[in-house]
Amino acid sequence: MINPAAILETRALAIGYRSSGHERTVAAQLDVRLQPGNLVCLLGSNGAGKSTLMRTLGGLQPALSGQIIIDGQPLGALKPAELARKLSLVLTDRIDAGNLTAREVVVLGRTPYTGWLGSLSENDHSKIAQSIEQAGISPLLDRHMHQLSDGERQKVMLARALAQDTPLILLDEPTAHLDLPNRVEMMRLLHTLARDTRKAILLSTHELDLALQTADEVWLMHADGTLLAGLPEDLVLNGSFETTFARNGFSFDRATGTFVIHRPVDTAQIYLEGAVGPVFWARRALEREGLGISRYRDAPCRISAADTPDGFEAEIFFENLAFKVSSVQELIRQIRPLFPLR
Ligand SMILES: Nc1ncnc2c1ncn2[C@@H]1O[C@H](COP(=O)(O)OP(=O)(O)OP(=O)(O)O)[C@@H](O)[C@H]1O
Repeated sequence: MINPAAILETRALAIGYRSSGHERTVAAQLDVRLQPGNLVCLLGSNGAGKSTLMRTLGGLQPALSGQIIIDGQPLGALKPAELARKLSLVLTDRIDAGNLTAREVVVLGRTPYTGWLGSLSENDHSKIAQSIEQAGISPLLDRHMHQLSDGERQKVMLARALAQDTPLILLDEPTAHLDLPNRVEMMRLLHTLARDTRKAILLSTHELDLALQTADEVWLMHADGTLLAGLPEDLVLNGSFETTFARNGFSFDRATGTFVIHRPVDTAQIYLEGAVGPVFWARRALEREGLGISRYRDAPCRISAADTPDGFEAEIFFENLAFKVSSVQELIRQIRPLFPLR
């Protein structure tokens, strides 16, 4: 198989910190490749080294050893102006745009092409307008950065990176301050952007669910300083996700791609059958109540759940009783007295 040229590649890269003769390695032996057109999500627990890797790849802090190759050239060999045309970096916690307006910040994204005092060409104007549109920040343009919310500032910084129009975009936790619809929208936009413009996008995130849905590849950083790269589905199926995020009290469920909180559960007394959605949500509510779900249809209680225009209905069969409920709340209310000794 032909392996297309990577826009970013690391060879035996070690990242970390050096101060007064002391070296602290955060991760080592990193050999990764990022291809044009791909969206890669960098995942890992707190302190695993995601920001350190982002800053090192972006040239903001030196590598401890190894190589970073950008568009075929070692990172260290690129002059700042060359690097700014190849790579844009958005660091969430470092948004310090002084007293600039959102529009001025986005316009600054064109600096690598215009110079500090350069005037904007037709092409610059069109790139700026497109970036503003894509990031959805038109209503914010005349506001000063310090007058914006964290989430709004984050979107402006994305627009600036888009205006910079580099083949490689690195974003450190771009969804950190966004609400759910905006998080989904941001990931969708980045995914589409990678596909449509052949940009390579690397973002770090704690949004495992969104990453699983949108990433072409996931880079999983472990606390032991190693990094595992692969298709999200493969990393789920081979257990890497579970290992990385394992904690007492909850686990990653491969079947649903979600985290499951362990609660003391009663011996399995209830058999659940019916439509997929109603069964999934009924199961959640029952397990929260400490009621175990049986794999056997002859369990003491059987619940048959169905989709309705209002969302949910179920029939409960217990000993010689059968009764209907029309919400999960009602289901729980009816089930509780049947298993009082839990
Ligand atoms: N300036 C620094 N000097 C020394 N060690 C540092 C420095 N900054 C971070 N570290 C350490 O490096 C490790 C990686 O930190 P980093 O911020 O890269 O993790 P992260 O994966 O981005 O974490 P989070 O998810 O919490 O943002 C941590 O152990 C952290 O304590």
